[in-house]
Amino acid sequence: MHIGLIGLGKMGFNMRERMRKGGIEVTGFDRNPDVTDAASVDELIAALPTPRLVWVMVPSGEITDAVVTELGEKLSPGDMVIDGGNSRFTEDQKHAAALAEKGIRFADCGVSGGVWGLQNGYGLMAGGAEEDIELAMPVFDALRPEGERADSFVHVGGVGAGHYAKMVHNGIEYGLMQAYAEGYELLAAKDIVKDLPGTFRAWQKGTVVRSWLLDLMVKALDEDPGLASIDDYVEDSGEGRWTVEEAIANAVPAPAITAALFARFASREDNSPAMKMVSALRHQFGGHATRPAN
Ligand SMILES: NC(=O)C1=CN([C@@H]2O[C@H](COP(=O)(O)OP(=O)(O)OC[C@H]3O[C@@H](n4cnc5c(N)ncnc54)[C@H](O)[C@@H]3O)[C@@H](O)[C@H]2O)C=CC1
Ligand SMILES: O=C(CO)[C@H](O)[C@H](O)COP(=O)(O)O
Repeated sequence: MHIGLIGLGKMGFNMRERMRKGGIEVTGFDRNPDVTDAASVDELIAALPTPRLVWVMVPSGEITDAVVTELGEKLSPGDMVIDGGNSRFTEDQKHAAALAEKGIRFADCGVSGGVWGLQNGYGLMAGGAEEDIELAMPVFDALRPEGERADSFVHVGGVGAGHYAKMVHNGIEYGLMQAYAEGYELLAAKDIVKDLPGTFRAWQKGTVVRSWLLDLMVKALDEDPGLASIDDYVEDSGEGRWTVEEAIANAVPAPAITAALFARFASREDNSPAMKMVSALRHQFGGHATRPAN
């Protein structure tokens, strides 16, 4: 099988490598000339046998939209586009409908594994029609971890379902990270547990809270004890917000994920207007002292 792969950044670059190791021929395109195989989308399309299969792995939102639109203009009936980036599931339905008008097939695939996917394989959750998923199966097989397919790949439903599953996966990721991080801060705040890295290391084996994120926490502390080199500002790319929006739309209580999202927003404030107001109100009603601004 020969596939086109657009977007060769932190994810796509390694995915190209893993696909090739898995016996898939890959022609990649990236606007960064240092990593691209093809000089343009046209050249990528010309290199592929029909029906053409093109995997998109670029930032979600406007960039993915532009790439999918361009593919819609340049591919032929029977060809297929897979969006493997972290697109919002509602975008999939829009893209699938626009491509279907031209007879082009579309599937979405949530990809998990980050920059470790090259060595560990990627967890994959695909959405789309049965026959379209079947067509791309050799690529999914190359990307996923070795072992039983059912352990590492799931066809979760129709178009949009793959990204919906990935959205919830990332919402859970927010909550888990926040819980580990709060535990880290509490252990560091009180001078009673003398070996903090050792505690986390011990938790890696056998405990209820062992996990890959815990392993990565131990690694982060090994690399930078105290995390002195890292600022406390935390970005987000959208999946957490969409998870919270979906929780609201479906009246599903999601306090842990929501709090984790809001903690990231709080991390970006040097000076919180809300907390200034809380302090001002305590002063107003109770005469409690405020701390002067510095
Ligand atoms: N980094 C991660 O842990 C994961 C990221 N994702 C998703 O995968 C997608 C890619 O993520 P990353 O590789 O981390 O981002 P990245 O920013 O490292 O790479 C994006 C690549 O796309 C290229 N690009 C941008 N616009 C382009 C265009 N119009 N045509 C061709 N190439 C273009 C850039 O030059 C860059 O190499 C995103 O949707 C992201 O949310 C999904 C799972 C995990
Ligand atoms: O999908 C991922 C991991 O599973 C990406 O790393 C994603 O960017 C994480 O979300 P956020 O940037 O909002 O923290």
